[in-house]
Amino acid sequence: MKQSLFDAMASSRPLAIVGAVNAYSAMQAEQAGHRALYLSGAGVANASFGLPDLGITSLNDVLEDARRITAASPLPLLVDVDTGFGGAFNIARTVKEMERAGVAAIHIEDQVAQKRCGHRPNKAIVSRAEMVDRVKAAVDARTDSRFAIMARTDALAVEGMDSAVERALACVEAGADLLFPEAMESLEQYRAFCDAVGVPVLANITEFGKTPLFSQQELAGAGVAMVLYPLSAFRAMSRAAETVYRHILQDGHQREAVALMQPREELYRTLGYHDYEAKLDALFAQGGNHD
Ligand SMILES: C[C@](O)(C(=O)O)[C@H](CC(=O)O)C(=O)O
Ligand SMILES: [Mg+2]
Repeated sequence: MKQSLFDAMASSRPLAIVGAVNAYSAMQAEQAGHRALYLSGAGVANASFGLPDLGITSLNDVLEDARRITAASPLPLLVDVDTGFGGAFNIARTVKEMERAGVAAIHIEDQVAQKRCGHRPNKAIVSRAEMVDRVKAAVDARTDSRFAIMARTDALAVEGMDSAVERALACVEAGADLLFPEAMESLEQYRAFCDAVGVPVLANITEFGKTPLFSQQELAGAGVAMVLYPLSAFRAMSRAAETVYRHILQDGHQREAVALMQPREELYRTLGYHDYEAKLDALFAQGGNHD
């Protein structure tokens, strides 16, 4: 890991953590000035596999995307590992592999393995004891103390606020560094949760869900330490792509959609393309072209 999530949190409060569904998005977020990245479980399922966010993807599916992002950007990466991909030994393996992949933090949740998006109805959660076991397995497997373990609870929608707080406290006792109360509906709920738990709390400000699009200032006022935008760029990219495909089909050309596109020069700037080319030229000048 190049930078820890703890370092990033120390320099920005609240810390905005932005979703990047691939390596290029990670570079764009970094170059825009962001300080922390997120690999969304829904993003891996939707963007990389064309699947819904229902616990269908595996550890290796998520790892592959995580490795591509940590190779492309030094920013700390928080990875959504859903329910940990199995029992205690699987969770331990998840943590070890994520550490090895250069990931800075994971979040693990208390939904049943057949999980759903946290903002959908009819979620089911495991017992508090089972969630505590998940957190213990993750904490015990960690070898780098800079690697952060975030416990997510989906209990608010299923059992209410008291249960969410109780579970969160049990997870902290089991060694969780950070907390993610899913699908909160008001600033008052964030305030009550943050006051009760005593460790840094993340607010998931995903669009079209149960949580209003509170500003970072409002959330900081309620005690929140991190604000997550898991799929914001992906949703915008998807709309842009849909529009381009439609124009090509309907108009017989793409001219109406060019304004939506990133120009070639900006792509090259983001990638550092010209530096690569200059290196290639220098290598050829030294060693000759072997064509
Ligand atoms: C944060 C999340 O777990 C994700 O996978 O990105 C999702 C986001 C979403 O579906 O909007 C969740 O909140 O469950
Ligand atoms: Mg998820």
